[in-house]
Amino acid sequence: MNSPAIHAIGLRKQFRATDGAQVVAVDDVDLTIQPGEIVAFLGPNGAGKTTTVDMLLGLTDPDAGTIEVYGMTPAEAVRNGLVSAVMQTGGLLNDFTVEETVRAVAALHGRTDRVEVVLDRARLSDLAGRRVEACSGGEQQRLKFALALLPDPDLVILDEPTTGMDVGARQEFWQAMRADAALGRTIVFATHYLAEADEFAERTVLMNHGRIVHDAATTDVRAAYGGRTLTFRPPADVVGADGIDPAWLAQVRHALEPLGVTDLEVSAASLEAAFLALTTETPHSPEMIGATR
Ligand SMILES: Nc1ncnc2c1ncn2[C@@H]1O[C@H](COP(=O)(O)OP(=O)(O)OP(=O)(O)O)[C@@H](O)[C@H]1O
Repeated sequence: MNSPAIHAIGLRKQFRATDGAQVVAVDDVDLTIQPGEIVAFLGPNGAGKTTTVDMLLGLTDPDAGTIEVYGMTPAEAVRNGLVSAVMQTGGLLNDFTVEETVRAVAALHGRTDRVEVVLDRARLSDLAGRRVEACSGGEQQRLKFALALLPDPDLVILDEPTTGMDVGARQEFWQAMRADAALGRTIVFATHYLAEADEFAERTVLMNHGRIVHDAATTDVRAAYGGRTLTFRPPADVVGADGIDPAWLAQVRHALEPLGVTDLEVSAASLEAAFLALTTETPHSPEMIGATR
């Protein structure tokens, strides 16, 4: 298939807030995602991530702009099993077991052949007999992920899939995702967690105030805005019980090389620093708006 997985131009969506004011949730967003890409949508609360995801899935129509998903409307792409989603909300039936849930939805899709494989991909095979209400939040999200995989979609969209999970559950979730992505599926996910974008996405789309403020390889986002961090190990004789000898530290400020510094390490700055640099900018300053691809 030659069409991009997602091709959106000039997307705009506004809502009327309870006080009657217009809120522009998504403001002139252009986005093209190619098959096989893994893309994070990163941004603070209210940045417009969920509204964008909803439009990509055809759950809400844009007020302006166009979206094609594999060359079709989002609704057609969903109907054809090309796209599926793991959303923040959306119920599971508590009385069903994990396997019963998967079998019931598989029957709706006419894909009962995929029950075992999606249980395996979502790392749920050992929990197949557990009732949904006895599953942890993380296990329930993995179950939603398993359901999303039933039609064997080319594109999976996940809206903050790990919200509320503890670190261990998040790791398990992403391990399941990673194993699946390795098979070439296109994955787009919205997240608040910078570490998830950093670890999992090759490309990060940073949103703020409804706009894309940066769109680039995740490593570039970090490098462009995060600066660099320098760490090193001082020689042992200047380190005492009270810390590093202040006189020595003063010398370090002047010149590093002659001081016997070892294990000098230059590491990329954290994505956190990039994120803060980007999202604390004036929201609509023109130099921040242009997407880099
Ligand atoms: N149905 C709605 N009615 C009114 N305003 C809305 C509606 N949906 C979203 N908004 C507003 O649009 C803006 C973008 O919201 P959206 O949920 O897309 O952001 P988000 O980046 O997903 O945020 P979060 O990370 O908190 O989920 C916010 O200001 C939000 O209050």
